[in-house]
Amino acid sequence: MKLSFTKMHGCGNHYIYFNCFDQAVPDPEALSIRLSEPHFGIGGDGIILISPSDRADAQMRIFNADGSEGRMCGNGIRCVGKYLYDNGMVNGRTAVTVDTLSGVKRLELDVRDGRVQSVRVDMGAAILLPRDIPADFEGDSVVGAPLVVDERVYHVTCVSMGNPHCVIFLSEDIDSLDLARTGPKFEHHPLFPARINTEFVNIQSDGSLKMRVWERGSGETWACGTGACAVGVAACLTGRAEKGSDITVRLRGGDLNIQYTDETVFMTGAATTIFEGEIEI
Ligand SMILES: N[C@H](CCC[C@H](N)C(=O)O)C(=O)O
Repeated sequence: MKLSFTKMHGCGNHYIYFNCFDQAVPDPEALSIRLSEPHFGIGGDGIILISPSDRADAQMRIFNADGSEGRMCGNGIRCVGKYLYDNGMVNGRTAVTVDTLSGVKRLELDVRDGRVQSVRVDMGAAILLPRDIPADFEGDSVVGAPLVVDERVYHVTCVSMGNPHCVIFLSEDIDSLDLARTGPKFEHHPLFPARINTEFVNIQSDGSLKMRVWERGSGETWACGTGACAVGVAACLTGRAEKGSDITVRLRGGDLNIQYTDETVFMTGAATTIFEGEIEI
């Protein structure tokens, strides 16, 4: 069978998008493994299905490159908002809603000259209770807690944005880290029963937060939207940023703006269509 797809990215976090309003995608887990592979497939950090929803403009499901399903995707949801607008699926509205496994999210599309320039997403409240992350730590939150990986003590702050994150602030240059070695040891650490997305952060001299990420199910990606939210929240919780302020998170593929308030977390950033195509599966 032939499927049409759209390749899109948010800050270099690239996925293969399928419009399931007019086509059915069989076995998305296996398809994500096959198509994410760049040599024999299309290449990407996973696939994203855009389907009808009875409680939002569309439903988004995200599958990582290893076939596992994520419960939320910040870079992906911005691209879904852009896709819906560009394909006339929201009648030109710039306020749209997308249903996810972590609830319905509200998006504001910044449209100039008929093109979506950036998207602001209300990502919902940060989840800090360890059992809800999940992370097997004592207490009501995990802020600067010691965690031993490879006989080294890291101080971690854990946040869920619907999906689990472990944030680590380092003084050493994160560009020197061997993430291919260290990332999987965090991802599969026994204290994270659902695995974990891990963000390694340097505070820049201008106060921005430079990060690299090892994603659960996809390895190192060039950006992680939910991860950038978790980094902004962790920076506030550890006194490295001020709640309510505009926080710039600098990722390998671009910048995201994060605002952590008492009620919710806002994420603003670009969304880009790379190409469209068809594939025989
Ligand atoms: N790997 C993540 C899903 C993708 C999240 C990320 N790409 C984003 O932009 O938020 C997980 O399994 O929780």
